[in-house]
Amino acid sequence: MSVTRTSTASPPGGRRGCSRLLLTLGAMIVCACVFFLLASSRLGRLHAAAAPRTRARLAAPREPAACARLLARSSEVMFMIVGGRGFHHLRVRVMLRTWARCVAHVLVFTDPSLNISDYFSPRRYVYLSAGDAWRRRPYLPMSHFDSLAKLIWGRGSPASNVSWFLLVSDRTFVNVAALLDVLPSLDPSDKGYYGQVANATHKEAFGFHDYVDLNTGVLLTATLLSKVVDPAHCKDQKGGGGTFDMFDAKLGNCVFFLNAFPRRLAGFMEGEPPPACDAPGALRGLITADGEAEIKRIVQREYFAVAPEDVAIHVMARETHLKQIVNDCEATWAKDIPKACVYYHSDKAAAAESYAVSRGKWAISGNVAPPSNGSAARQHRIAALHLPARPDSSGEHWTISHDKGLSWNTWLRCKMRAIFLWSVRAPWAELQGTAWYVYVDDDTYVLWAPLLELLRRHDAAASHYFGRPLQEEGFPIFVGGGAGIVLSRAAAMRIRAASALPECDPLHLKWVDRTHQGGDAWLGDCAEVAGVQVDMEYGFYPQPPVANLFHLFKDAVTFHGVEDHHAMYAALSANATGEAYDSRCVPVFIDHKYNCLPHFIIGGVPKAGTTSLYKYLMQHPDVLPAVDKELTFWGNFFTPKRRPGREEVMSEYLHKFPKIAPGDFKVTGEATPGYLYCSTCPTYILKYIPKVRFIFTLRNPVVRAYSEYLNKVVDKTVMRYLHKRIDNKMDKELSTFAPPFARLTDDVARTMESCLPNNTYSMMDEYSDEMEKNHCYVNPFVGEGRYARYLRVWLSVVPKRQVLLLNFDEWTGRAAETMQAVSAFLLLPAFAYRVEEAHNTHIARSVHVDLQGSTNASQIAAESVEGALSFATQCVLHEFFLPYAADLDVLFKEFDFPPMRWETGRKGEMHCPSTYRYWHHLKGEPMSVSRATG
Ligand SMILES: Nc1ncnc2c1ncn2[C@@H]1O[C@H](COP(=O)(O)OS(=O)(=O)O)[C@@H](OP(=O)(O)O)[C@H]1O
Repeated sequence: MSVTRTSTASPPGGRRGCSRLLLTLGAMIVCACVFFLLASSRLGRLHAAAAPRTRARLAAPREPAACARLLARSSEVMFMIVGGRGFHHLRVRVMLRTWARCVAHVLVFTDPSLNISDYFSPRRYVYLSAGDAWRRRPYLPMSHFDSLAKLIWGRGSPASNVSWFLLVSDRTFVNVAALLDVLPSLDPSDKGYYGQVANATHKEAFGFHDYVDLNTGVLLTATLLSKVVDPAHCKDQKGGGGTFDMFDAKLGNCVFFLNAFPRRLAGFMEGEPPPACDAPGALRGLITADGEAEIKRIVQREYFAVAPEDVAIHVMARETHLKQIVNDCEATWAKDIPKACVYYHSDKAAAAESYAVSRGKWAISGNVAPPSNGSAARQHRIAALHLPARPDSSGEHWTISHDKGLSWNTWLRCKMRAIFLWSVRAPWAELQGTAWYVYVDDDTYVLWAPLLELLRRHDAAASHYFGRPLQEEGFPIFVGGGAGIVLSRAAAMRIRAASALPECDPLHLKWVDRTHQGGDAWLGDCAEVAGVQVDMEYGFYPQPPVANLFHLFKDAVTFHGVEDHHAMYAALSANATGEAYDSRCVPVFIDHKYNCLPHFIIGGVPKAGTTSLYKYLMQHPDVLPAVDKELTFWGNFFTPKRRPGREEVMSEYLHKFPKIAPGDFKVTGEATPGYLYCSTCPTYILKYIPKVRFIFTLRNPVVRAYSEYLNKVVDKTVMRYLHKRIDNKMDKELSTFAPPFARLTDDVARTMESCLPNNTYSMMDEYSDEMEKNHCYVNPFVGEGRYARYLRVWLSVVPKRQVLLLNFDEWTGRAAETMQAVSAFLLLPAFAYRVEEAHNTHIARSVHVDLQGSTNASQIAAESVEGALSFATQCVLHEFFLPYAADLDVLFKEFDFPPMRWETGRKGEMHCPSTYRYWHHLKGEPMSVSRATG
């Protein structure tokens, strides 16, 4: 990385000018060092753009007087322009000439070919982050930010004092003065994250939290950015969910796990830059005539002339159903495209058959039949390919997949190569003038008009290669095939020239460890050999819009994974804004369909009525059960630090829920009371199910402990070692022998005598040698009742609107009423639940969702567990839980939840002694155990 200090000319003013010059030199030396360091690292190489050649060139004319004030005022803000979306060089130049002309710090993530030296000026800094890194990772992953940190906060950096960062795309127009007016009302020492919240829910929801949209500007405090750029904080989000190019979404995820949330700020608006260039406020009058002309060209999107016949779309048709594919495409998206522009590719046998079936209506490439010259033959054009035999003959489309193994990959690579070479050798006359080569799958829907519009923003004589970039850490990116691959003529010719090289042999796997090895990867590898790099463009969607919500995909050029082209055509023609769509649904594309992610999780605590809650909810007509009540997927007592990955979530967890489409108006969820004790659960659950709602029901911890003990004794599932943990592994051994509860309580009393609440640990706490040494272990029955210790992690991570806390005693007393509140929390329509039956009682166990055992709730009261607990035992436990109850009070106060208090120290008329008998150390001490962590 290198920083180009924009000014080497001394501003007027003697010693100040000198010291400024020295500072400049210092900064340049430091930056040269940073450059050297980064150049030697594999990731995040940022090169300087063309260095200014002469000093004279640096001394650009002084800015208009109107700039001076803005320059002075804007010194605490760094404006960061993230490139892409075609016309990049132009857009950046226009920005630097217009709104960004009068800001003190502007950083451009740009193409190395962009020479912006004309915009250097003596009174501001223009930083460039360009070169290889931008080309190879144009979507700016979090790893890029790591390098950025070194640039900004490196010693001597003139930007080290900025308090605010405004990230914008190269299509954003900033009213600098208006922004500067807003800043004084915001706190720069806060983890501020401002702008307009994007709606990604319907794009690719999986793993996205609310995030601020880059196109309308992302405003961050330096306080927050300094945390974001620290790889220790955000590296988990690098590979995150969703598309690889949704940089702003990934930033949002990272920010979320730093406990900051998007805050709406007025004035961050959507829309094109004003065509008439009469930007409001301070910008007026600053736009040059040149700038104005360029903006107009951009707005009118008519830069490069592209005639429809300059574009050739190649459909990679599957071998089966070729006729249907051709007919479907021709009746839908290809309808308005000049016929000769769409070509279908299939193997020789399928092509010959289709030719015969069409009775000569379809033209077939010369290796099957001589090209027909009848006009009807121009209807559909089928290119017959010479391909190796398919690895097997079970030709269903979805079995063709890059993860099917080497033989399939090889076949797919051969197929892509055959299609590519056929297309660029231009065997048919009309192909010879191709300026743009587009390759799509047969389940890809092409939006012809937006595609043309997009291509017009690029010069076909320059090398361009875009679509939906695919990234795997450590490998070069390439354009994924499904949503379409676009090559300019120049790029295609370069790849064609390289295709004879051994590195472009489809049998030669250059990146053996890479997951994606199919046809698109072959093209990517060969493009790399040819020096053709991936450009950043948007609008290539890997799946269709959920429920036809087209208005959320305004920039769409293609949709992949479209099963029914006719339905899509009808919806688009009707200008549909969406089928009936359940707003509770967060859709994720699985098995070629949108399915709603689970909507709720009952996360705790054991023996607090979680089974009843779950089963009551299942009565609601909108709620469908998971395969069982407790999925224990995310972690529990035994796996408090589990970290499931995306693949596991997709293949294991989500399959345990019923498939619910966004138009079904149903929700689903699960109830695993052990989640409360899993410290990684909140983070990992939210990483993959960001909008899920959590319910925790808490029970008087003394009674809860005894209830769990009784149930485990009946079930013969008591832990073998209740008084200690065996080494640092969880003790999962069960015993048919259970010590009397009073003996376990004596152990607890002994622990209290020599330990402090903070140092008391149990099965689900993180193991430490010190804990072991201190003999401060308590059995899990009481250990699980130290709620605040575990709940704190949840409340810190999960947004409050997604949490419902229930008090067992209260809600079981008013179960019908509580269920209405639960319904409202889960956004379910009102429903009259039947709550007379209590589930999973110590009298009738029925924890599984398909077991019907239940007890009349009034019978539970008569045979209460509490009644069977001796007063002496109760008082020991009462004392044990006192400090933890105080801690729970503190926690609830901090997060603004009403307190939960249980009468643990009373049995009828009898009261436990009010002073500490066992917690000797706590006598006279405040009771809160204060922020203990599990
Ligand atoms: N409606 C109603 N009224 C009163 N009490 C009720 C009700 N529903 C469940 N329960 C009591 O909740 C206890 C079971 O809780 P869980 O289902 O969460 O247990 S588990 O952890 O899933 O095994 C279990 O407590 P114990 O009887 O003490 O074992 C149930 O009796």
